[in-house]
Amino acid sequence: MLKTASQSPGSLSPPRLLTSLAGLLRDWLPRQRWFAGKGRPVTDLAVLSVTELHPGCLHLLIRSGPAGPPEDCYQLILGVREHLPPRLHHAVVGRPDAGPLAGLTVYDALLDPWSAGLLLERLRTPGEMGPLRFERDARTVVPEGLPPRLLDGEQSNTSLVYGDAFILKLFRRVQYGINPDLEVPWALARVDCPRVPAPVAWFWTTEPHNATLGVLQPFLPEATDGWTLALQSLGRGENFTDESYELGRATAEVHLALAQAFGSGPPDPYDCGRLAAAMTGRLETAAHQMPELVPYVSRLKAAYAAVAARGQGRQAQRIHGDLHLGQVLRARERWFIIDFEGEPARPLDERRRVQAPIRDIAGMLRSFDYAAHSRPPWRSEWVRRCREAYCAGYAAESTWDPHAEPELLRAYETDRAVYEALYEARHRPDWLAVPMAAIARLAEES
Ligand SMILES: Nc1ncnc2c1ncn2[C@@H]1O[C@H](COP(=O)(O)OP(=O)(O)O)[C@@H](O)[C@H]1O
Ligand SMILES: O=P(O)(O)O[C@H]1O[C@H](CO)[C@@H](O[C@H]2O[C@H](CO)[C@@H](O)[C@H](O)[C@H]2O)[C@H](O)[C@H]1O
Repeated sequence: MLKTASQSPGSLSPPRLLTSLAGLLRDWLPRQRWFAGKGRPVTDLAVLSVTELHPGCLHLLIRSGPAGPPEDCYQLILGVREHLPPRLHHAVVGRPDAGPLAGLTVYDALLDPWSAGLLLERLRTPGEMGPLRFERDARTVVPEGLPPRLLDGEQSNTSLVYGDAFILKLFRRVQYGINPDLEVPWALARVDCPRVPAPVAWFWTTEPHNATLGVLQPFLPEATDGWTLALQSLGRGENFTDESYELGRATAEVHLALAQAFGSGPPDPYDCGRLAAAMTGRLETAAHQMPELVPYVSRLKAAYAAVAARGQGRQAQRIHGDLHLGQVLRARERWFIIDFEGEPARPLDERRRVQAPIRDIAGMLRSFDYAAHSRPPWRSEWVRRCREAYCAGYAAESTWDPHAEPELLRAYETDRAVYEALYEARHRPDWLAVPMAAIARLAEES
């Protein structure tokens, strides 16, 4: 094992490290699912902070693109070794030919069980390490030596499961401030909301600004996510109505708990116009980047007029912000809701604002449509029944039926479909046809 900074203090200063890593990262970053700058050359790389987690393992915050808000920053945990064992060959980032790491092999240390194990050890023992701060809820015991495994799946971040008891989510794209995926589950735990796993430990950085970097929470080992269950139901030609109804109830329960934890209030009537303008602005920005949206723009704008005319729903409060079938887990015959980060592409302050709960409902309704599109033939009846049941379940728990506001729902669904089109174009171009089909349909109905 190579000794890095501890062997030669100061040799791993950010600018020196960049001379080793810049070339490698230009190739490696665009291949990572979580890298948001896909399709553009990686320029202006900077190392913002470097901390040696243990000899041969570096924690880095890097910036891609120009300095100054909004900055595109990422968290990397890189291992450095003279020789990499064959079992870690898939983790290689590259071999720098310049700077302090010249001639060594740099690799993604999260794929190395040894480094992943030490990270858990760090979280078990709160304290400081350079700019990094490790904290935990002293009421939960995290046993020593739980074996780590990397979760492989469709993810915007990177998650490690420890001994099927805990899951650590490491935020890859780092924004300054507290991440709602720590803030919200923590607050919900304080109002005894049983639908959301409570944070057990977390870590954050003070440099270059305060930012949450990772959250450990209990792992639900027997859980299946809603996306998998919906696809199974489609594959078997079954309905998904009972599950959708229960999911509607779970969503309403979490909305009530969010209102209790953070407060709620009537939407500011002057906000309605601003919200419609924001939706229109997002559509125009997206159409600027995606010419395939242009033919639909004028008809979709009509859907937003409903928001300006009718207000933004019954109340404004904290919401989930990116609710879909991949964010709900079925375990012990109950639905749990995870991942309160919000839509990763939006700025953090926007994601932490109070919003209309109907936004979450629109996200889940869009998700039924996604599932149906990914298992042909298209089963419109399956989607219709899921939508009805979900809204009925929501209404049963909250005494408000989202179906009572069809124009508002259509506006939020349109806004969500536009987000999805941009997301898929950037991250999963093969999926683009799914939101585009919805956009064509929504434009037709406007
Ligand atoms: N508490 C948990 N118990 C079981 N599985 C979980 C838990 N939290 C997350 N997962 C699994 O990890 C996946 C990714 O988690 P998520 O928070 O959605 O990360 P990302 O923001 O990277 O998409 C989920 O789809 C789910 O399968
Ligand atoms: O990774 P996150 O869960 O934070 O969310 C992002 O990625 C999702 C895809 O993994 C994306 O969701 C879209 O695809 C899902 C199926 O894979 C579907 O359930 C969702 O309805 C659809 O929006 C999500 O939009 C994005 O923020």
